[in-house]
Amino acid sequence: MAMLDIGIARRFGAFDLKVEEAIPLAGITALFGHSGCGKSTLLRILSGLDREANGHVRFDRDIWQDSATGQFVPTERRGVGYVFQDARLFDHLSVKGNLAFADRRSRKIGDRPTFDDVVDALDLAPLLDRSVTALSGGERQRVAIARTLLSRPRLLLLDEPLAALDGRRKAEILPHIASLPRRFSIPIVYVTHSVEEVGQLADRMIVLSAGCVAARGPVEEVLSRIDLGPLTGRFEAGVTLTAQIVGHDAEWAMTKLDHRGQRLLVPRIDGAIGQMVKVRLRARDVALATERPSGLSIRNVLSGTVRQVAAEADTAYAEVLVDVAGVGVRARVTRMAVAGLGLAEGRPVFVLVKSIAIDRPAQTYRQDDV
Ligand SMILES: Nc1ncnc2c1ncn2[C@@H]1O[C@H](COP(=O)(O)OP(=O)(O)OP(=O)(O)O)[C@@H](O)[C@H]1O
Repeated sequence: MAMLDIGIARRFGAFDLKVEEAIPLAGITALFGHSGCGKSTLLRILSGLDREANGHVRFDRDIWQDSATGQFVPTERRGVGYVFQDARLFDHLSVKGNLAFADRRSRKIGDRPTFDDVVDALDLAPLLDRSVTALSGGERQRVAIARTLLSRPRLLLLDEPLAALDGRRKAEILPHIASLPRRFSIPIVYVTHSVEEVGQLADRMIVLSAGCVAARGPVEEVLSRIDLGPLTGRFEAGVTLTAQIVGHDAEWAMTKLDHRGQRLLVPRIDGAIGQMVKVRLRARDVALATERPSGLSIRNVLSGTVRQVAAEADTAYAEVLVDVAGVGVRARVTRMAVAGLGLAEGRPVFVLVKSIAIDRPAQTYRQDDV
């Protein structure tokens, strides 16, 4: 597979960014980390906005920069689309005017994706005649992403595009972003400090900490690593499971999912039977039992085996990693519960999750896409 190959060092005073990384040019790669860890600095380097960085960046077979040879391809010749936190639109133009501007300018690069494809992917048809000053934050971001796609980039860089939006607006826009790599065969590097967005959107993630890569890999794998501790969040820590829709229950407005032979019940998801969905389980919403409970309002009971226990010396809590059919599920429970239940590696347990604690999925797939 073609790669974005990065070997870069950049210093600002006491801050040192050092990244050696090969990012597959497919799907969504999240660049994740706390504020100030260097995410935007790296994105600026990839887009050609920072000439001072030492080292190299190669996009497939193209050398974008190499300080050893002095090569440097400027931004406008990299074929990179960059979307910032705040949608930078032309306020004197309508939505259609903003999109048409980008469309006309990039005609010589090609005619794919078409204007109509992009409008459809971001559901902008009802907004085309509106002034961009009359849009909500989420709508503005959809227009900004569409406009960038119409510049026909080879790589899309999104720098916290949802940071300024509330939960509802985020939920509206996430499925649109999730669909872009498959629909337009465009790889995305997505900067965020939200574990939730990573879990719902990304295929792979790179965790940056103080300018260095602390972890990398498929999202499911990295988010289930309890050794990363606060780097992947305490309150927000959790894992993502890929499950298949196996039924809808109209009476109770619930959807039944199959996760590797075990059932999950979630509030109704719009998706056809057979479709795959990603659901996120936050560690703090998972409880553990050593016997199958009865007489409980919790509907989701998965069986598994404790793989790892990490007690936090400075808090009342411990993180327990449970193997559920080969997938790691994290539970944040008290150290007292760990001691009381005798939770230790190899111990069979039941994982309990309230259905409302399962984050709504952002994307559905056909099974052959997964
Ligand atoms: N042009 C600059 N001049 C001096 N210092 C800079 C410059 N750009 C970034 N820095 C410093 O580099 C470090 C990394 O900044 P960067 O913006 O890459 O972090 P980030 O992970 O994107 O943070 P956030 O999530 O808050 O946007 C910070 O300490 C920042 O102050």
